[in-house]
Amino acid sequence: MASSGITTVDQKNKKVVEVFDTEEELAVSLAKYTADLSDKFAKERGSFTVVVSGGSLIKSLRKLVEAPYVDSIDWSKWHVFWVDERVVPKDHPDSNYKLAFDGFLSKVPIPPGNVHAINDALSAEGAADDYETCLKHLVHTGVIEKSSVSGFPKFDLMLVGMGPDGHVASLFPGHPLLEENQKWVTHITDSPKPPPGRITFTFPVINSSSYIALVVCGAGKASVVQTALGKSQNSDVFPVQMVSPEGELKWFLDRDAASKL
Ligand SMILES: O=C(O)[C@H](O)[C@@H](O)[C@H](O)[C@H](O)COP(=O)(O)O
Repeated sequence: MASSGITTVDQKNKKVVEVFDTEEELAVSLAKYTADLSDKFAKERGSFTVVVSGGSLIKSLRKLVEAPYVDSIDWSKWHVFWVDERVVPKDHPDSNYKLAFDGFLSKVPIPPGNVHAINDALSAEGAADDYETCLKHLVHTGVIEKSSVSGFPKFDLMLVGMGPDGHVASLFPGHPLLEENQKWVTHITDSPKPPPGRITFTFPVINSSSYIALVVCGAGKASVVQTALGKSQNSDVFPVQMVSPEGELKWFLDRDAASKL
C-alpha cells in the first residue's frame, strides 16, 4: 500500500507518480506544477499550449485562480484546448467548455481568442474535422509546436482525468478509436459515458505531448490505478495505459485512488 506524499520516479520512461494525502494537497501541487510549466514555456516559446479534459479535473485546478498564481501567471501566453468535448451547445450543462469557463476560464485574463473551443453548431463529425483544421492552422502559425518525432501537434501540457473504466479523453475501453493513428481529432457517436456524441484527440496527439498530468482521485478508480501502476493479475489493457508521451507523464493521485498500490 502506498503511503501519502510518496513520489516514485521512473527515469527511463519519464514517469512520475505522486500520492497526496488529500485532494486539497493534490490541488495545491497541481497548481504549482502548472504555473512552473507556464513560466517555462512562456519564456522558451512565447506561448503556452494547455489542454484540459472535463470531469473532476476542472475542480482540481481551482488553486490556479487563487493567490499567488492568479496574479503571477502570464495568462496572455496561454492557449487553451480540450482533449475531448461533448457535442452540445456551449451553454449546456454537459459542455466541457462551460465547465472550464465557469470554474476557471472566467476567472483569469486569458485573451478570448486564445480559448479554442469546438464549433457547437456542427455535427460530431463536422466539429472534429473543424477542430483539427483549427489545430493545423495554429501549428502552421507556430502557436502549437509540431513533434519532430511523430509529425503530430506537440502540446506543452495536457491536464487530463481518467474515468473509473480507465478511459481518458473520449477514448473508451475496447473502442476502435483507440487504434486511430492518422487523424488528430476524431468523433464518437456511441460514447458509453453520456452524452453519446463527442469529439476527442487521438492517442498520437496525446502521446506527442511535452508534459501530461494525469489527475486521478477517489476509491472508485483504485483498481484501474493498480492495474496501470501496481501489481495486479488483471490482464485487461485500459486506455489510460496507452498514455505514453514523448515528454514527461506525471500521475497526481489522492490516497484513495492509490489505495491498492
Ligand atoms: O468529457 C469527459 O467526460 C471527460 O473529459 C472525461 O475523459 C473525464 O476526464 C473522465 O471521465 C474523468 O472524469 P471524472 O474525473 O469526473 O471521473
